[in-house]
Amino acid sequence: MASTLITSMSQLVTCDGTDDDGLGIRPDAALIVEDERIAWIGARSAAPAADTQVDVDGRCVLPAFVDSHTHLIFAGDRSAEFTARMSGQAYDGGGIDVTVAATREASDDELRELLQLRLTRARVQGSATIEIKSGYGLDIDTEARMLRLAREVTDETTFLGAHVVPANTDRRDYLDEVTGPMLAACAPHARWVDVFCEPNSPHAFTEDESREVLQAGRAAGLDLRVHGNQLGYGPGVQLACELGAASVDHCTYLSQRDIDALADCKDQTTATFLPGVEFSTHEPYPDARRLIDAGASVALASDCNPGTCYSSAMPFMIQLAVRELKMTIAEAVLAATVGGARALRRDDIGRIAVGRRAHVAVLDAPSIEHLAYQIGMPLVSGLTP
Ligand SMILES: N=CN[C@@H](CCC(=O)O)C(=O)O
Ligand SMILES: [Zn+2]
Repeated sequence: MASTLITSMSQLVTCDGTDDDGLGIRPDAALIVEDERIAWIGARSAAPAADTQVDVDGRCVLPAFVDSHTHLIFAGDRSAEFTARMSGQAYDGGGIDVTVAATREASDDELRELLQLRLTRARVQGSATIEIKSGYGLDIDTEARMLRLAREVTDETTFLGAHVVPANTDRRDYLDEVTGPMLAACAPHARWVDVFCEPNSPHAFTEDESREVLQAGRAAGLDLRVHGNQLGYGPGVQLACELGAASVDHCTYLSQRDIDALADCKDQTTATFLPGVEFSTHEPYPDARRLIDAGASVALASDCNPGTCYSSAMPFMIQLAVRELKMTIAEAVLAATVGGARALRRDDIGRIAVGRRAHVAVLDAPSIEHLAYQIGMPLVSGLTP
């Protein structure tokens, strides 16, 4: 079993919750990685010998990001939709059909190649764990194909047949398909089921429809996630809490009742902010402060997708969280690491502690503040494994 000693860090940001802000920063620390796990953490001066040594030369080391919400597998181009939105057009989910048509046309190898390129771009920005949803197939074969291909690169795969009702399709017929044969074909390749619960979009799903999709997914052995409260006030948050979903994502429009519900169910449901979406759609940013101050569990993710946010850059999401969501740097970093892990119900990632996975990012900066301070800079200079 080969061991690697990582040493000469300016800061080891463990995110282990041991200090006031939760970042658990250790100066003058070293760590040893053995067999893809953290085997030892301690003072640099007390570090035992290891097979190899990596000297990070005064850089900052932190847990790799956990991007708990992406739509990384798709084909086609919707840049024109983005351009139109920047001159005032609103987002309503209608463009999803454009991606669906292109994704159905693409071969497995074409989708694999697109996915690999996007994964590389996510990794160079520090993400080691990446959830990937289907939802651009919306027929049995393409949904199952998307999930099969996504499974080749991550265990965190999510069935999102209930993304929108495809064009020229009867709602009831489509729901029967999603909760019946499509679910049966997709469940073997998925860990999660998700639904775009959004009565403010004519293309997405109502509360009752969403409940039906989630309950069917659960009966097929999948755990639950929800796209909720993205385009206006709505039932997504309440439904996620009622059904014990692991995460409700977007949370752009939250009523006091939603905030109370999320605070009450913080041990099972994480509210995931996706501020790249507000950046790319001109929706207002969510009131993260109120939710955090109420005690809810929060995560930050990229939502990388062709419609509302074509970015997998977690450092940029942290910068938006600090600048626009008024989160402290510590809150934003924790939301992008342990928060993402909680949103995926994983306790083996998101923090640097003995026994956890050695998913570690090296920042070309002397302290964690630089992650928010140096905007858009390529600071991640290394990622293990
Ligand atoms: N809101 C629903 N789904 C995606 C966007 C999908 C698209 O427009 O292609 C999201 O999370 O924002
Ligand atoms: Zn999404």
